[in-house]
Amino acid sequence: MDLKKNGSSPVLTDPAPLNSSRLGLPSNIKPYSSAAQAYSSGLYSTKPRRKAILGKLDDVRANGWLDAMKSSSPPRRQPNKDYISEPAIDENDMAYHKWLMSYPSALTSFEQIISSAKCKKIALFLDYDGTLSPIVDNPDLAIMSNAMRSAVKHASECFPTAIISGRSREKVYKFVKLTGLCYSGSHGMDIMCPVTKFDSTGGHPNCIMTTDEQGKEVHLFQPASEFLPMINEIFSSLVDITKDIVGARVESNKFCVSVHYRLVNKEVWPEVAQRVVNLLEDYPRLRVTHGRKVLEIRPVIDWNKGKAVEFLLESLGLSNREDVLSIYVGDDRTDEDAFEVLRESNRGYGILVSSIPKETNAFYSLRDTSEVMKFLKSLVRWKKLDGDA
Ligand SMILES: O=P(O)(O)OC[C@H]1O[C@H](O[C@H]2O[C@H](CO)[C@@H](O)[C@H](O)[C@H]2O)[C@H](O)[C@@H](O)[C@@H]1O
Repeated sequence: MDLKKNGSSPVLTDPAPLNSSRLGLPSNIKPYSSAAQAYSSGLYSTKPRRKAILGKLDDVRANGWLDAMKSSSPPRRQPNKDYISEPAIDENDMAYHKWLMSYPSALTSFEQIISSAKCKKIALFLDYDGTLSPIVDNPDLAIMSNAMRSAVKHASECFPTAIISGRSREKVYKFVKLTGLCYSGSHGMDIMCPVTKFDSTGGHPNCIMTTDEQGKEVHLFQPASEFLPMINEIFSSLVDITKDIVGARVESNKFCVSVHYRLVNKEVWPEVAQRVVNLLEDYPRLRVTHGRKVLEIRPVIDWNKGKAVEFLLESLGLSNREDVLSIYVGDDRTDEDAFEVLRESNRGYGILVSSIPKETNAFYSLRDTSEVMKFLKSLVRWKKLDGDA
């Protein structure tokens, strides 16, 4: 990575593809993910950053943050006024249909999916925002519909099921309100799941046995617990430095913090990014990932939703088994780590929820949350009819 002069202040430029050594990461700490590298420009170094390197808004632009912020969530599509009288050929639709050839709909490919699940046990992993509840402006109002809740409930009665969210575990549980599932909050950094007799996670450091709200024995795994004071501190600072930015909102997700800019005027996005960058200069053990109109500040540890899937499979006694097919449904960049784990280990399928073409490690796609619900219902129907999954 070169230091170049941009006007009077130096900026970081990125001429070569990113890899761990270029980022100066110890081998046990990987950058966010290979998929994430395509979206960001490697601000995740564990080395203390030189102060004043990122001192201008131009620097935020130069580091690809703005591009990542602009592409972080598809704009809502306007209904086509002319559609009824003259169905125009929509370029976006054409691009989407072309993309579907590489990432077919999990609904139209349902037979294919279940044929690979024959005589296997399906394990289901579900992201929350944008997957089980549609994206809305106010994160507190991302309520799951009763119909979706019922679909998830029935699915969880047929298959071991885990919800894996960037939200705090407590918050996502309040939204989902179903017992008998595993919950993983803070992008996999806070996992609670029932103790099973096959469970082999007990040996993990930071994994303790405790009881849940209903008094049931559970395993609680919090690999970033030492970061809690730091996260609380940065949460307060982020609230403070964004309080004058109209529409900005900071959300505590226990082991990570979200800075939402969905409701911030686009002109001000660079300012939001710059303030976050400046603050993070003092926190080399924290990094930022880009979600859907949200900057997610999280500990630099070798843990993500992909690792959480592996942990959960172990916990459910389903890891390293030929007779298990994992299905992970998610819409966001952080879900790519889980898609990648399944793709690389050949242990199942990622399904990306997206209505626009996106680069992804998933195998299949679903257009929106209503298609996710249809897919869950189809799985349950198949399980009840077929019974050998
Ligand atoms: O892993 P997830 O469950 O997908 O969580 C990722 C982030 O989801 C939430 O933000 C997103 O959904 C909000 C409600 O629809 C929307 O307003 C926001 O723009 C989206 O980014 C959550 O509020 C974040 O804290 C999570 O990091």
